[in-house]
Amino acid sequence: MTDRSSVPAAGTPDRDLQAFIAGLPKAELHVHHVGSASPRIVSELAARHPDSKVPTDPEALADYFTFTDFAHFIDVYLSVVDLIRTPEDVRLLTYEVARDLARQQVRYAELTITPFSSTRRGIDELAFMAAIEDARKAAEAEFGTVLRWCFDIPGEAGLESAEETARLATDDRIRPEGLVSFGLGGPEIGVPRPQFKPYFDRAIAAGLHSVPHAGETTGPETVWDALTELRAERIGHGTSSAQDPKLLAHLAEHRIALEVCPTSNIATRAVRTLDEHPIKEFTRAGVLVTINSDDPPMFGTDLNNEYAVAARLLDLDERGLADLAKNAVEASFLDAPGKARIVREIDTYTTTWLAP
Ligand SMILES: O=C(O)c1cccc(C(=O)CC[C@H]2O[C@@H](n3cnc4c(=O)[nH]cnc43)[C@H](O)[C@@H]2O)c1
Ligand SMILES: [Zn+2]
Repeated sequence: MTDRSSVPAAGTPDRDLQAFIAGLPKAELHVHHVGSASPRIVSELAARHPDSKVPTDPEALADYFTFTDFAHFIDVYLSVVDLIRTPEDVRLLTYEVARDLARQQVRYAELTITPFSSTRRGIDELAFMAAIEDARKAAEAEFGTVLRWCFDIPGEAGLESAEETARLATDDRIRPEGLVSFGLGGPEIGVPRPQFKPYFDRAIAAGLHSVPHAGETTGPETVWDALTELRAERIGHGTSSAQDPKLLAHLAEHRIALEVCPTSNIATRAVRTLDEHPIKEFTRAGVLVTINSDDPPMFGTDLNNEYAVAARLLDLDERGLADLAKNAVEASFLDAPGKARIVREIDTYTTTWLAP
């Protein structure tokens, strides 16, 4: 087995708690489309495209998915993006991601998609939208998992990528029915958030919610920029918010959720060790914390493992875990009846589990 010692193994609280997590109905708010490609799908695509440097062998793949820093992670991420070349690749990937989520009892997920990366590689924009929508509808009918989309700007690719993402997200003839939000991803260093304000303004005017990544690899000032310039309603990661008590108080007061992805932060070396992760400071300050998986196969994790990690770091029992799951429902962009349905399911599941 390849050494993945930089990535924590399962939170391993106890077997019962793990079984509870496995069956707990959940919502996932921060998970990337290409970053969710299973090792099987990546191997299959890599075998189809021998010109790629992505290994076909799952053992070698685990090694390939061991990152020296955030920049290295983005390089590897883009090599997997390069494998997705046809609308059928897009449809298959999306459908399989939904299947993996359903297996973990995820009832609702907001999947971050970077359409610019696909259209610039030559996939037709309407065929791309048709592929994700077809997979979304099939997944809902077959697995009962509701998918929604967040289109993100890959900030390091410049304002051309921002313009293209805003166009695809706001043109009524192109934007897909499942689109609910607008994001900003990729490296933060050297990519100031305020330059993206006009694009977020357009997306918000078109009815989309604002959910940029911020404070993953830079300080709390980036989170402030995301709030004030991009009118963020949730923050992707927001890890460095812990360095600024005023920011924590602001997030708590305005119920602006943090999309916390603990294993991701260790795998990309944004945080040194799990025990140094600031999640406890967030909950202590009253911030609405949601637990997410980011790019699960690339980080050797899944959403259930992230809940197990959170249980260990926050010393949670079943009720505490159910509250975390409800946080994600509250912070989601699902409609009120949809939220109420999942909350009821979480409550029924927890009561039944704890009944003598
Ligand atoms: O597609 C391109 O051609 C391209 C050119 C230059 C830069 C980029 C990117 O920066 C793409 C970044 C890509 O990474 C995704 N992602 C996945 N996980 C994370 C994360 O933890 N933090 C930030 N970004 C992440 C993001 O959605 C972008 O698609 C692309
Ligand atoms: Zn992310």
